[in-house]
Order: sequence, then structure tokens, then C-alpha cells
Amino acid sequence: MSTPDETPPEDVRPSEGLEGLYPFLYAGRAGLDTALEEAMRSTVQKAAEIVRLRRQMAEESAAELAACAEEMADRFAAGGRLFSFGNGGSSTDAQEVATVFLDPPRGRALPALSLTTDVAVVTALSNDVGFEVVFARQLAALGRSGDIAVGLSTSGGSANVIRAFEEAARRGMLTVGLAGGGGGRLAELGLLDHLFIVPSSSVHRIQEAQTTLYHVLWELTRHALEARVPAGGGQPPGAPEGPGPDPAAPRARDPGRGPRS
Ligand SMILES: O=C(CO)[C@@H](O)[C@H](O)[C@H](O)[C@H](O)COP(=O)(O)O
Repeated sequence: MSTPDETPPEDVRPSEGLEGLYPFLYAGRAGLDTALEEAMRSTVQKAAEIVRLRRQMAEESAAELAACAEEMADRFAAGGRLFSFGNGGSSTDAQEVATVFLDPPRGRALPALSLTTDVAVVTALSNDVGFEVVFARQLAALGRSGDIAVGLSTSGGSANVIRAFEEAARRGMLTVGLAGGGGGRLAELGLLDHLFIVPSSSVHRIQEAQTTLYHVLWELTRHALEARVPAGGGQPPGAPEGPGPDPAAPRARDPGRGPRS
């Protein structure tokens, strides 16, 4: 600890540390203007890039997205469940995949579980066996023929995602992959029923486009299931038993339909 008449070493002087990290804050008005212009230019460029990527995916993958959703609807209608998985940012996307099917903004809840959610299971499998089996072992215990495996990987090369798909394929599950770049090992292996590849080298643009892809998959699956409602009404095949939530009821978090406060 330094006394008042001692000068602390350079690496612990807070202002100099911050100046190194954020030079534009210390460079006067001109430096700040340049930094703001650069931030604005970069934001506009990223926004344009994601719009272009989403448009490209919509044009190139529309038919396969529709086919995939029909197959997912077939599985749900026959009592299948969805399991999702991925690492890092894709682990949170896997959670959102499960959430949008299980707690959708419209329509019926569908059985879905993210394999990234249970920290005890994830750490025990990683610690006791290895990180590469962290999703595959869960699928081996939970997955059945007729279920759906949705895996996300920006590189397409994560060993635990690949092992999970191998396990899912062995069990006769429908396998749906979301990857980026050129698709990586997932594309090379060719073991997936459907693989949607976002053609970008930016991890963040890939993740943004994948967000759109899985929301589109949910929306198309919902439509496919609703189209199967038996003539004369009743529940769509595969709908959970019991009264369930009224799909037409306003939802508190849906500002377009809920009561205005
Ligand atoms: O890009 C982010 C967050 O946006 C990272 O957390 C990223 O997801 C992690 O590095 C993952 O481990 C990458 O795995 P993958 O997408 O290549 O399968």
C-alpha cells in the first residue's frame, strides 16, 4: 500500500489505466467526435449486414425451413419432444429455442428442454466424463426416437454439439443444426436431417441470423400444427392434455394484445 508521498507503480494508477482502455475519453473533443463517428459507422454497417444476411437466408432456405417445420410438427403431433443445445452465446440461444416452443407468444405450449440449463448436470458430466459428452449423455438418457434435436454452433465444429447429433441420429431423432461460416464439421459429416448455415465469418452476425431462423422455425411449426386441427374443432394432434392456457387469451407481456396500463 502506498503512503501519500509515495507514487504508486504505473500499472495501478487508475487514471492512466482507464486512459489506456478508453483513449477517446481523454483525447479532447476531436477524439470523442472521431470515436462517436466510428461507433455510428460501425453500427450502421453491422445493421446493414444482418439485414442482408437475413434476406439471403430467407431466399435460399425458405423451402428447407418449411420442410423442416413440417417434420417438426409431425414429431410434436406424435408426442415427440424437442431438446436444444449449444455453447457460450449459443447456449443461451438453445435456452431461447426451448422457451419459444414451451412458452410461445401465440399458440399451444410444446414440450421442449434446453440441455444447457442444468448447471449441476453440465458440470458433473464435464468433470466426471468430459465436456464433449455433456449433451450426448443427456440425450442418451432422455432422447427417444420421434424426438427432435436442435443444436446451434457458429463454427459448426464444437465437439460436444457433434457428439450430441451423433447420439440423436443413433436414436432416430430428427436432427436440426444451425451453423455459420461454411458449416464446419457439421456440414462435412452430413449426418443431419436439416442444416441451416449462415454464410458469415462474424460470430455475432451468425448468432443474430440464427435467432431469426429458430423463431421462423417455431412460427412455421405452429402453423403446421394448427393446420392439423381436426375438422369440427378440437385440439391439434399432440397438444398437451387438459385445458391448458387459452391460446387466444391476452398475455401480460404482449403489448399488442394485453390490457393497456
Ligand atoms: O460468441 C460468443 C458469444 O457471443 C461466445 O460465447 C461463443 O458462443 C463461444 O465462444 C462458443 O464456445 C463458440 O462455440 P461454437 O459457436 O463455435 O459452437
